[in-house]
Amino acid sequence: MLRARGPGPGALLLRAALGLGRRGRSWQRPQGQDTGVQVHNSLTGRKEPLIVARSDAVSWYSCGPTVYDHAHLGHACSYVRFDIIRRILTRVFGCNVVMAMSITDVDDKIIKRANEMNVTPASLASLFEEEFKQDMAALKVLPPTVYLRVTENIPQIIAFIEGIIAHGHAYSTATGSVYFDLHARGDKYGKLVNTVPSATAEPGDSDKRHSSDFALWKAAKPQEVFWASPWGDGRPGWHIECSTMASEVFGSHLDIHTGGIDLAFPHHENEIAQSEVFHQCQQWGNYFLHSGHLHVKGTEEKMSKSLKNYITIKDFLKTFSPDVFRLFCLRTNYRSAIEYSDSTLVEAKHLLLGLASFVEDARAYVKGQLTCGPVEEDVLWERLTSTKKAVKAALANDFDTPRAVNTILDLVHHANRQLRAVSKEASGPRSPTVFGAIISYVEQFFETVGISLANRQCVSGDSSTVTLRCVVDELVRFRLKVRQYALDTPGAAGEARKRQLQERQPLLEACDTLRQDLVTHGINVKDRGSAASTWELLDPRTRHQKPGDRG
Ligand SMILES: Nc1ncnc2c1ncn2[C@@H]1O[C@H](COP(=O)(O)OP(=O)(O)OP(=O)(O)O)[C@@H](O)[C@H]1O
Ligand SMILES: [Zn+2]
Repeated sequence: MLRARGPGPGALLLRAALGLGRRGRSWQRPQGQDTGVQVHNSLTGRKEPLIVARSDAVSWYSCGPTVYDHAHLGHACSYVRFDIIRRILTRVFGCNVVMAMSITDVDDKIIKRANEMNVTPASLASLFEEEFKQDMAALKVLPPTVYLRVTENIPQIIAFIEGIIAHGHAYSTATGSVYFDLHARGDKYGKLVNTVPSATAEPGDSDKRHSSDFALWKAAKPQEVFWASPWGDGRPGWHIECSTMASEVFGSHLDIHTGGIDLAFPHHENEIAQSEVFHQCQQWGNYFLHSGHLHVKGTEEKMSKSLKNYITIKDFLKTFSPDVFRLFCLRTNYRSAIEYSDSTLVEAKHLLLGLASFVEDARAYVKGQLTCGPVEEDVLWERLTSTKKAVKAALANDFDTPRAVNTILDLVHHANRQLRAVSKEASGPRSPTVFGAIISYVEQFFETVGISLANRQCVSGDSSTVTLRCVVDELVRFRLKVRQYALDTPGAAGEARKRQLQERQPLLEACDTLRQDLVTHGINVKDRGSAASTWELLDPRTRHQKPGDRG
């Protein structure tokens, strides 16, 4: 989707300041089921209650990628942020989302790149579509309910254009192109970003009535891929593909429409114009949500191919885990711009490490492997209850994930403080239930937004992993016995004990060497005093920890 992007934010602000602010005036609050969430709707410029036609089938159309190259972290940012929102809507607010996503597999960029690489546009597009899907899977972005390829919807697009022409809002030209007639739309154009028609001028088109009219069908140029149509050979314009494919799946109304902020104008503005003319309705999409851009730290520009300031998803995932990226995304509101820098990512990585470490310690406490002084149980129960309430309220407030995460971090901080009072001897009453409840809630929250804190040894159900887990269990148990033998000297005292310990020193050293060697295989053994040892798998991209910390 690399077409004319329209004016920058400055120009749009100027229009708003000049009193062209019609945004929101015509918005009608939909009929249906209130999800309990307030969302910032770009159609009104403010938060509105999210009311969907039916919560068991929330219709959501997401503008997908133009597949001509590797996806970068800017794309990742937009899709991960909306994936988080989708998961929250589904798992916290009980909505069943039906998501349709476009794949733009024919377009100027694709044709140009295919020519450069001496391959067909179709094979180039299918290669990068596959890559995009793999990248999304690697980032744990849930696939949409359906992907819709432009090239598989050409007859539907043609029929949609015919419908717009029939309603008197588009015209064909002598050269075989079709344009949307913005004058016919009058002041209904500009619902989304308060813009005026002249702002949409597409350069290089000479046969249109007004410079601001935009292409629905582009007459074929020599050597370009084309389809036959009533207006001659050609291919669809960009905006029409989304209007058509969204309507194919959802008909004349749509609950939610999403994309990066750069898509608001002209792309979404034009989609609205086309769809409302075709369906002859006042309000096609009820809620437009836009995600802020990912910038490289210290620059104004978004991460983008054309600016050559991008990092591919594949390269990124060599260094950081998808969970680190998700946490990085969660720490800002989805609408705000986000600055990429290695240091922010390292910060997210440490935070994740701290969270996982808390969960492991709390689990060890619940199992009786970690002892600590008496716990202020009532305070912890109270904190857990207020955290749950505050987190849900934050999520219901335009998916305020930074606030939700901070509230959870606060809970973890308090719980951790109580666990820190480690004592070698078991003393006083224990409070495993409250820690169990905290672990369960914290894990569940992160699981909801797509981050796994759960001990990775339990995640995979495949039989070889289970076998491997049993082998490591055996190994760690054996090592514990050897260690206990090396440390335990019942009956011996004074010089005799010292000598015995010295004789057994090589056994302790062997245990330490084994522990260090296992780290190279991603297994971290922790000695919890002399009575217990636990282990976990390390993801080298998420975790850098000294082996046996807190032993
Ligand atoms: N730097 C970025 N930050 C956040 N979202 C982005 C960024 N770049 C692209 N997107 C979003 O990713 C989605 C797919 O984008 P699209 O395929 O149009 O990318 P593109 O504009 O071709 O990318 P590029 O500008 O790098 O060439 C859109 O919703 C777009 O808004
Ligand atoms: Zn679109």
